[in-house]
Amino acid sequence: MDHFHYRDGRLHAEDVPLEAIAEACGTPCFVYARATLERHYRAFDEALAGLDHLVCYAVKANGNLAVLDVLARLGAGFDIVSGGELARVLAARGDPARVVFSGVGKGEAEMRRALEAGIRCFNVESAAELERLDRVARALGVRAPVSLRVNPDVDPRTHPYIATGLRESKFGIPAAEAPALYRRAMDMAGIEVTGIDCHIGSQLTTLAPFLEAAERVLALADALRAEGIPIRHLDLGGGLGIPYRDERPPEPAQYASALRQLLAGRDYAVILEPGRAIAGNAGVLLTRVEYVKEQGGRRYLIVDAAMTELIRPALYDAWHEIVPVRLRPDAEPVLCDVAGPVCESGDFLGRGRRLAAAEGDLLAVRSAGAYGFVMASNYNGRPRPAEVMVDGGRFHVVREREPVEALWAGERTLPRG
Ligand SMILES: Cc1ncc(COP(=O)(O)O)c(C=O)c1O
Ligand SMILES: N[C@@H](CCCC[NH3+])C(=O)O
Repeated sequence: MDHFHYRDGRLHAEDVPLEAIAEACGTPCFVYARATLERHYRAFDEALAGLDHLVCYAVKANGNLAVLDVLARLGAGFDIVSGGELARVLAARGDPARVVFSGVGKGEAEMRRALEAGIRCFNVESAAELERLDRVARALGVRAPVSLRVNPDVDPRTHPYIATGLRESKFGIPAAEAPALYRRAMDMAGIEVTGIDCHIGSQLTTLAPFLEAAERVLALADALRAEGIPIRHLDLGGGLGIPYRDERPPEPAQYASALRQLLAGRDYAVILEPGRAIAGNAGVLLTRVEYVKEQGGRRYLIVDAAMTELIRPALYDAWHEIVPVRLRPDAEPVLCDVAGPVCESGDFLGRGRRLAAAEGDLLAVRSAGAYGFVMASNYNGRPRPAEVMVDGGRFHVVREREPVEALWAGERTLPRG
């Protein structure tokens, strides 16, 4: 569900016609709906009401400061994977005490910064990381709150590039090795064990893998508690999918009610780290048709957005709905490939789409609020696009289009002579 809808044949974000945004900000540009972000966050928060819980929005999905600010004001926590994401959360006045830090490659400086900020928990992914964190924390004279990220070896049945909980994946610690590592952690002066963590993958469209993983993590947590290791929270990661096309992923309420049953009679706090489910359908990518080109029996709409703004189709062969911003009731839709200006044959936003579009028309690529702008690049010398947030009847430019000079910021030529 989102707040993008047609009125009088024109696509609106809440009450704002997207044509007005394109006019004011140019294209390509991302448009986010505050109301959708809020509704999706609340769906998780309310579904877990009554349980001691924290919804830590995964900043990697969309780290725009305005997005983080909207969520921070609702009391959200944040799941970060780098010092850069921590800096963003702090810049958006997110509460460091509600931040969990995931990721397989945390550097010392990142650990130090997170300890100084006073984050809620480090999700530690290896023995070497645990040792490093212990050392960094002792040097600062503090104890680092820690969960071990265990790898429950569950097949999430999603795209292989975004499955993370398999035995052979680079993430986490094999569940069988976790107890020994927890025992070691208990003896470390710079470590305070507080929880256990897992994350099995992204864009999951069924509950079964989540529950399988949760059961395994819970069994492990119970066993650890039984030997006196103080597991206070279970962090079950993110990964709940969204409907891009005809997927019917479970609602947060269904997920939460299954979790409640699983946790009945236990007093673990629960942390979830949803990213896509909060931001994905809260955004569209606006683009204009530059050329219509017939070639080799195909009709191409060459648009001004590309894999540089939305890499998901090129990277995962992902499907995003592409719709006209102004309906043309009298034109016959025809099969088109929607491709960008980048010099790669893989640079497409959608193939084989029925669209009635002509040069100059605006299109909206839907479900682009997560893993869109954050994965944007400057390939082919393309500045990153503007981001706009619609809030009630108004829109705000929450990030200007990157100025072309930013393309060479920090670069220099060799000295002459
Ligand atoms: C550790 C961790 N937490 C949370 C997320 C967020 O995932 P999603 O956007 O699928 O909810 C990810 C990304 O898959 C992740 O790696
Ligand atoms: N970037 C991926 C999701 C990655 C999840 C990160 N752990 C996507 O667009 O679907």
